[in-house]
This record gives sequence, C-alpha cells and structure tokens, in this order.
Amino acid sequence: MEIHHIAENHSILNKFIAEIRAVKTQKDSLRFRRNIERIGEVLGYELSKNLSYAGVYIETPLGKKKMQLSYNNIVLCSILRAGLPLHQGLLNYFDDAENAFISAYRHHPKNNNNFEIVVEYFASPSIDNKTLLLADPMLATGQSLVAVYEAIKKHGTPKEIHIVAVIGSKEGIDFIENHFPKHTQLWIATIDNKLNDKGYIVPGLGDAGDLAYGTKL
Ligand SMILES: O=P(O)(O)OC[C@H]1O[C@H](OP(=O)(O)OP(=O)(O)O)[C@H](O)[C@@H]1O
Ligand SMILES: O=c1cc[nH]c(=O)[nH]1
Ligand SMILES: [Mg+2]
Repeated sequence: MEIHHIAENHSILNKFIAEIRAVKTQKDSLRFRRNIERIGEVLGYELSKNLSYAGVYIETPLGKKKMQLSYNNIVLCSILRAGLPLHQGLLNYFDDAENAFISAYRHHPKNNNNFEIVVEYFASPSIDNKTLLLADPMLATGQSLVAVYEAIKKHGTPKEIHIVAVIGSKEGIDFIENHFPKHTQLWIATIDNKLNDKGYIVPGLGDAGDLAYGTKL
C-alpha cells in the first residue's frame, strides 16, 4: 500500500485539523462538519495528482487550448455516518463521480470493550473496473474499513482503490495494509501513535460521528 501522509508538508490543512481536534472549536458542529469537508477538498486535490490524464481540446471564445483532463470513472463510497462530510468535500472536486454509501458501526456486547463491526446498508453503482474512493475520516483499528471492503468486493472489482481518511493510527494503517490489495493507495491527513483500550485514536479527536451529528443510542 502506498501511504500519502499529507500533513507531513505544512499547509493550511494543519489549521483545519487543529480545529477538529481542539476541545473548544470541535463543539461547533457546523464548523466541525465544514472542516472535515475542507479536509476532503484538500485530500481530493492531492489525490487528483495521481489520476490518469489525457489531452482534450477546449474551445474558448477566442481559440482552442489542449488541456490535460482526468478520465477515471470514479465511484466515491463513504462509510456512514462520519463519512458524510468527507464525502461532500471530495464530491465538491470530483463532481462527476458516481456515489455509493455503506453503513458500518461498532456493536459492543453489554459491559464489554470488545466490539464487532456490523455492515448493513450498501447502495452502490457497479464498481467493476472503476476508480474506487473509500472515505471515512477515522481510521482507528481499521476494522470498519476492512469489513466494508469485504462487503464491497462481492459486488465487483475496482481497477484502483484509494482510501481517504483524516486521522489514522499506526496500528490501523498496518491492519488495513494486510487486508487491502497491494496497489491500494491511502490518502491520510495525519497519523497518531496510539489507540486506547476502547479502540479510540489518542490524541485523535474523540468521536467523529457524534461531533458531526450528535450522540446516538
Ligand atoms: O477503524 P475503526 O476501529 O473501525 O474505527 C473507525 C470507525 O469508527 C467511526 O465510526 P463509528 O463506528 O463511530 O460510527 P458513526 O460514524 O456512526 O459514529 C469512524 O467513522 C469509522 O467508521
Ligand atoms: O478515535 C475514534 C475511533 C473510532 N471512531 C471515532 O470517531 N474516533
Ligand atoms: Mg462514531
């Protein structure tokens, strides 16, 4: 797997990440969602440098200009719920993409820190031979991404796979590396060192789904 760690090079991206991490600013859910969306735009821009391009003549009112435009057939698939604002950010740039949504949540047996990932809902166009962008802001243990990929691959084989995430843990990245095809690319804004005993990224940001959309039962 090729890992693109985008915040390694300092840019305005650092500000968006700081605002979703900071206890004070992250509580403003409108700003939180918009920052995830902005991060999606930045990651989408970086990822776009890796797509396939061909020359196309564009007609202006005064003449013609040959431009290099990407021709990938993109399917943008996001993991509910927290993937939604990231999806919007990516879609702002890849506005011709087809869209897919898949659900994944952690099911905790009562009074138990262990969990299993439940994948229930999947709405998708064909992904066969297409460029699959799999978006989820948090890559903690990596179990959600792997469970989702196991469900998706029953429906076809993409030509390319790009995983787009905001905050990842080293452990989660190692885990997905062992479960996704070798040619997979990971576009990740920033990487933290630790997971706590509940499988949350430390320092991370807390619960991305709850910060974006409120607590759930
Ligand atoms: O790498 P993992 O250990 O699998 O954890 C990451 C998952 O946890 C979060 O979703 P969550 O289960 O909180 O659902 P939500 O988006 O509905 O809040 C996040 O959006 C990922 O899908
Ligand atoms: O750190 C984490 C782990 C899972 N889900 C989150 O939202 N945050
Ligand atoms: Mg959550």
